[in-house]
Formats: sequence, structure tokens, C-alpha cells
Amino acid sequence: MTEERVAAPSPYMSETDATQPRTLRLDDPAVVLKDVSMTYRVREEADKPWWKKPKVIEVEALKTINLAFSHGESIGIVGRNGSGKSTLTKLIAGSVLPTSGQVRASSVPVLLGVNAALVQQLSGRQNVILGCRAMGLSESRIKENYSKIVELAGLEGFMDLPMRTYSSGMSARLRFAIAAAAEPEILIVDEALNTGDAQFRERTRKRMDGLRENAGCVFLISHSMSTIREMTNRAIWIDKGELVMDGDPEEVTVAYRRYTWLLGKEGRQQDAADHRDSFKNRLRPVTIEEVNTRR
Ligand SMILES: Nc1ncnc2c1ncn2[C@@H]1O[C@H](COP(=O)(O)OP(=O)(O)OP(=O)(O)O)[C@@H](O)[C@H]1O
Repeated sequence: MTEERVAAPSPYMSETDATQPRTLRLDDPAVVLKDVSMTYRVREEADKPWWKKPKVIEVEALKTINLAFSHGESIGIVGRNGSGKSTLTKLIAGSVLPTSGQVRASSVPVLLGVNAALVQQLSGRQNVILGCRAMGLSESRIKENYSKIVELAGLEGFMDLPMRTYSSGMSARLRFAIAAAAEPEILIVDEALNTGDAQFRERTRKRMDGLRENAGCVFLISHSMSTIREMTNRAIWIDKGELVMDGDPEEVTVAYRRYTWLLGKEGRQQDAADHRDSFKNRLRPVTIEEVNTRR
């Protein structure tokens, strides 16, 4: 890690007094989740006779969580498949509403997901224009930013080809470059960066640092621990819809990696659970008292 990318002090983890609850009084945070939980209700698709009512199944994706994120933070989110990472970012982006609690953000977050809508039949160039317009950029800002987007995506020479001819890495790079062009105050990136090569990762890191330095807040979901360590200054680990750890990306990724390693070993499931719980038990209960965002 470079010097300026030090870990943000986390109000959630405590070495000394883990049982002491902490009340956060928030002054102009970027994103706050206050007592937020999310349970999806899904209709069972079983092969049943038509006259029988389908059962509604509840999936508890996120248990009650209290989190606050500041301007200038880049937050990595790690966790196993199905642990609730995307649900958390969808809640932050406002694309799903929580079952309980409140989500507040100081400006409209831009969610850049793996499936962010770009049109496969259109060229890269047309998609840049479309994507930028969708994010509300004026024609003059699109013109101004066009070459920067192409450069960040590393797609010089490919912009007039239809996007369906791009590799998944190329599409992901273009999506990221378009979303970053809007210079959103809150940017959420879901996995899109994993496919990039070393050069792209370096350009991306700089871009994300730039957004952060302008008092932005960047969220990054990734299964790549090196990406989390390279690109974030705070990391949270979620498991089974619960917060396990919140703090320095180096420490969180080491702890999480050990957990997945233990899970992969035969007969070590209990050790894995104990390892996870040892971190979960160190979390300080947090109450959010004042939510004072600009929005
Ligand atoms: N739209 C939905 N309807 C019903 N259940 C859902 C929906 N989206 C997610 N879930 C469920 O919520 C839980 C958390 O899913 P989520 O996508 O948030 O996990 P994730 O950590 O992002 O997983 P991955 O790493 O595989 O992307 C899972 O059990 C999943 O099946």
C-alpha cells in the first residue's frame, strides 16, 4: 500500500472493549445504513397442479446492519457467494428497498454492475454516448470526456466495432470507464474490475483514487483479494448476511482468505466457523443516532 492509502479508522472493530456499544453521530456522511435488513420474497417455481397456490419463500439476504461510510473512502466488500454483497450495494444504490431500516446517501449513487445496460449491437463509441447521456452528462461534457473514457478503457482502435465483438474484459473496462466519467460522488463497482489486465488495473486504481480524493466514496465488490488490497482503504467482510469484519483491507483480506481456505479443507468446517466468529465477536455494536446527509 502507498502512504496516502492508509486504512480508515473503523468505529466497528475493537481490540480492547468489544462489548462497549458505540453511538455514531454522523456529520455529513456519504452513505448511511441504519438498522437495515433485506429479506427477498420469492414465489416457489415447483411443478404443482395449477389449482395449488405457489408457496412464497423468504430469503434473508441481509440481517440488521448499521454502517456508515464517509466521503473520501473506498470500501472493498468481500464474502462468499450468496453472502449478501450485491444486496448491500443494491440497497445503497436504491435499486431495491430494504425490508426494514433506512438507507441515506448524500447524492445519487452510480451502480456499475456486471450487467450494466449497454447495447451489444451498438459500437463502443455509440455506447459511450448512450451511457453518458443516461448518466445525465451534457453533449459538451461527453465530447470533452470521450478520449479519456477510451484511454481509461484501453480500447483505442476498437471503438467502432459492435460491443458484441468485445471480450468480457473489454466490456467491463468500457462500463467502468463510462461510469467513472460521470465523476459520481458515490460509485459502486460490482466485480467489473476483475477481468482487467495489470495496466488497466493501474489506470483504474488511479481513477478511483481521483474520485476518492475529490471527496467521493467508492464501493468495490470483488472476489480478488489483491484487487481489494490494491484499490481500497477500508474493507468489510459479510457472511450469511451478517457483518463479520470492518477495517484495514490487509487485515480483512488475510482473515477472509484463511476462512475460505479452512472451508475448503475436509473436516475443518468448525475451525472455519470459529475463525469467522472470532472476528464477528470483536465487532462493537453500533447505533446510529443522527443521520445528517445532504440529501
Ligand atoms: N432478486 C432476488 N430474489 C430472491 N433472492 C435473492 C435475490 N437476489 C439475491 N437473492 C438471495 O439473497 C442472498 C444474497 O445474494 P447476493 O446476490 O446479495 O449475494 P452475493 O454475496 O452478492 O453473491 P455473489 O458473490 O454470488 O454475487 C442469496 O441467498 C440469494 O439467493
